[in-house]
Amino acid sequence: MAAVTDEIPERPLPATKRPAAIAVFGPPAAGKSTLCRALLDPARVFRLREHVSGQTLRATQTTATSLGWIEPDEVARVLHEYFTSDATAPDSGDVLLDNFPGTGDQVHQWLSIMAEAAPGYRVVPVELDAEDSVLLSRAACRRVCADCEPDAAGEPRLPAAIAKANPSRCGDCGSILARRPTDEPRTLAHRILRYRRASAAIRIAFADHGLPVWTLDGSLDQQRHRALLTRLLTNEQGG
Ligand SMILES: Nc1ncnc2c1ncn2[C@@H]1O[C@H](COP(=O)(O)OP(=O)(O)O)[C@@H](O)[C@H]1O
Repeated sequence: MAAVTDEIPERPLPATKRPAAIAVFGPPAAGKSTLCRALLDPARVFRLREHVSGQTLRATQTTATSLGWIEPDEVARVLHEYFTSDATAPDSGDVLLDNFPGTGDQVHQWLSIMAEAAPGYRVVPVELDAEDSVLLSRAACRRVCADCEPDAAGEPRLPAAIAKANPSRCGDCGSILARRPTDEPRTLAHRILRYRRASAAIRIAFADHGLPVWTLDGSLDQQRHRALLTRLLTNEQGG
């Protein structure tokens, strides 16, 4: 594993660029969605839950006692459809996968789909991790907006802009903000534990395919995250 730091040399852009499919994974509240949103147009960010039905989402809902997980066949269907759609033709540019893959098995599944359906992409795995204390304090502050984020299961996930004048309201639409039920401390603790149990298998699975995982320090501020990931992608472009 290599860390994404300023030590990565800056290289000039190569004449031809293969688009990257960048998998950003890590524990809950590390800042994955924030980073993905800051880097690319929303249309270039893949989130599994945005491609499955409300019925599937409700059936796999995460609660304090059960951590929902979408069936492998459904995951395969969604990945295949996404990476063979016009939106992901290699000349459309880089794609970010926000919070995917979540297990070692999903790494193998995704990479075999990429080899068949989207061989023009190079895969760049990036783990955004932080100490539990950082995750807990970020989750405690995270608010979501049901009006700005339509969700098939009525469970918005993405961090909303908080109004400066009134922190209980959305900075974009003025609606009252809510906490994510999955940020409730007991559920959050389960989700962090699930991630910690899965993370070694994710790294090993990428290594099995000859793909080193880059690690990015989640405790850094958003501007640093953005600058470091941009630097990594520029550096890797010839790869
Ligand atoms: N680099 C950062 N520094 C400080 N706060 C952050 C940073 N990245 C994200 N946040 C905040 O932390 C919370 C969790 O971020 P989010 O992107 O939703 O995490 P994830 O997608 O990993 O669950 C949000 O409220 C977000 O505004």
